[in-house]
Amino acid sequence: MAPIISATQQLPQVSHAVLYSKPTRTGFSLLQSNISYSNRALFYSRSNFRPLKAILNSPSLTKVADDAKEKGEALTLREICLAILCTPFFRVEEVGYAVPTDVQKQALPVLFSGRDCILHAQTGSGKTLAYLLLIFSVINTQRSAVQALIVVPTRELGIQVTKVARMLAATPTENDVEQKSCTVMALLDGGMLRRHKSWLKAEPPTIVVATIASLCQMLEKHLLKLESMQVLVIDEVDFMFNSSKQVSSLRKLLTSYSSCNSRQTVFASASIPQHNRFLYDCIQQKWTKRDVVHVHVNPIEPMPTCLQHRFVRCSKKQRHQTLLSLLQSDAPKSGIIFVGEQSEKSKKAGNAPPTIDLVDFLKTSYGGCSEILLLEEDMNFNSRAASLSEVRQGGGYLLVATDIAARGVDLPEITHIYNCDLPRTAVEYLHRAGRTGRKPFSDEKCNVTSIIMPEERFVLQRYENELMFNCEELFL
Ligand SMILES: Nc1ncnc2c1ncn2[C@@H]1O[C@H](COP(=O)(O)OP(=O)(O)OP(=O)(O)O)[C@@H](O)[C@H]1O
Repeated sequence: MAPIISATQQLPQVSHAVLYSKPTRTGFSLLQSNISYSNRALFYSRSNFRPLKAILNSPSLTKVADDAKEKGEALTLREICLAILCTPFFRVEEVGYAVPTDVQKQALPVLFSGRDCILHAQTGSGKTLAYLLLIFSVINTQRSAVQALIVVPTRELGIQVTKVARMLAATPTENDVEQKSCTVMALLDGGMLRRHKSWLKAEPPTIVVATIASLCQMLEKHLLKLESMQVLVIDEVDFMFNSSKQVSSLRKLLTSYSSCNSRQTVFASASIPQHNRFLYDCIQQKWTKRDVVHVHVNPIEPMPTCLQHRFVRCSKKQRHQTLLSLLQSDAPKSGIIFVGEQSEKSKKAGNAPPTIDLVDFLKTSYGGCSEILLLEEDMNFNSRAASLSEVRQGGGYLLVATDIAARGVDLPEITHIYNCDLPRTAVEYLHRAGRTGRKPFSDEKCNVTSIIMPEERFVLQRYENELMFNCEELFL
C-alpha cells in the first residue's frame, strides 16, 4: 500500500498523488510544488471538486503531455481529464473513447480552465465529446436545476447529441455510485412539449438539448429557468446565425435570457466564415466574455484528409443516369445522395420534388442491395425519425437527402457522398462532404463525388480554392 504523506513533505520521486480528501488551497499548492514533474505527475482525487481546476490548470497538462511525449507515449483522454480536473469523473474509456482527437487535446485545457471557447475544427473531429466532457465536469447531480444547455439547429442533430450525453450520463463512476444520476432532456421541434412541461415542473433535468424554437417557447412561458445554467453550447453556430428563422431567438438567448458573465459559453462548428470578425462580434455583442479563446484546429485542412474528391461532367438531363453509373461502379454499402431544394417556380408548376423523383428513379433502376431512404424538411417529424432510425440500424442504405442531413449528422458507416446538385456555397460543400470520413482514427478512404454541368466547373474550382482541396475528374 502506498504510504500516506503530508502535503509539506519533499516528494522528488513521486509520479502520482492520490488525494483522499479535499485539500485547502495552500495545502494543494504545497503538494503541487513538492511533486517532481520529471515524472508523469497525475493527481487523483475521490470526488469532483472544482477549486482544484483553478490551481492545477493547463500548464500542468502541458507538462504531463510533454513528459509523455518525451517518453514516446500518448496521453489518453482519461489522463487528460485526470491531469486537469484531478478526477476520473466518468469512464470515457468504457464508452469507447480512449485516445483524444486533436480538437479534444487542444480544447479540453481551455474548456476545463473555465474560459469561453469557439471550437473550430474539421467535420467528424469529435467536437461533441469535447463540449460534453466540459459539461460533465461542471454539473452537480445533487442539484435539481438546469445546469447545461446545448442548442442545435435541427431535431436530427438534437437526437444524436442527446444520445451521446445519455450514454455518458448513464455510466456510473467508480466513486459516485450512490450519486443521483444526471438527466438529459431533449427539447426538440416536433417533440411532445406537453410531456416536457410536466417534466420541467416536476423536476428540472440537469442537461437540456434543444432546438431554439422549442426552447424559446418554454422560456417565454417561464417553464424553463436558466439562472443555474453554467454552460451554454451553441452547436453549428455559423448555421444558426445565418438562419433567418433562428437568429433573433439566438441573440435573445445569448444576451437577454442569460448573461455571458454568469455562464461559460461554447460555440462549435467546422466552419466559421470570417472567424476574426465573429470573434470581434462575440465580445462586442457580449455573446461571450472578453477572454474568449478561438481553438482553431488544422486550419489549412478544413475537411478530413481521408476524403477523395471527384467530379463528373454531364448535362442536366443525364444527371440521374450518370448517378446510376457511378453507383454501379462504386457499389457503396452506405452513402448519402444530396439533392438541392426544390425551387419555388418548380413548386408552383406542380412538379414533384427532385428528391422524390430521384428516389423513384433509383427504386426502379438501381439493383444494388442497399435500401433507398429519404430525408427532407417537408417530411413530417415521424417519417424523418423513421428514416434516420432505419439508417442507424445498420445494413446497407442510400439516403437521398436535402441539406437537412448536411449538418452534424453522424453516420460513421458512410463511405460515399454524392452531390447530385452542386451545393450553393463552399461551406455547404464542406458540411455535405463531412458526412463521411467520420472515424477519427481510421485511414479508410471515402469518396465525395459531384455531378456537375460543364458550366459549373468554375464554381467547383472556387470551392476547391476556398477549402484548399483537389477534385479529380472522372470519365465514365
Ligand atoms: N476520442 C475519440 N475516439 C474515438 N472516436 C471518437 C472520439 N471522439 C469522437 N469520436 C467519434 O467521432 C465521430 C465524430 O464526432 P462528432 O460527431 O463529435 O464530430 P463533430 O466534430 O461534431 O463533427 P461535425 O462538425 O460534422 O458535427 C463520432 O462517431 C464520435 O463517436
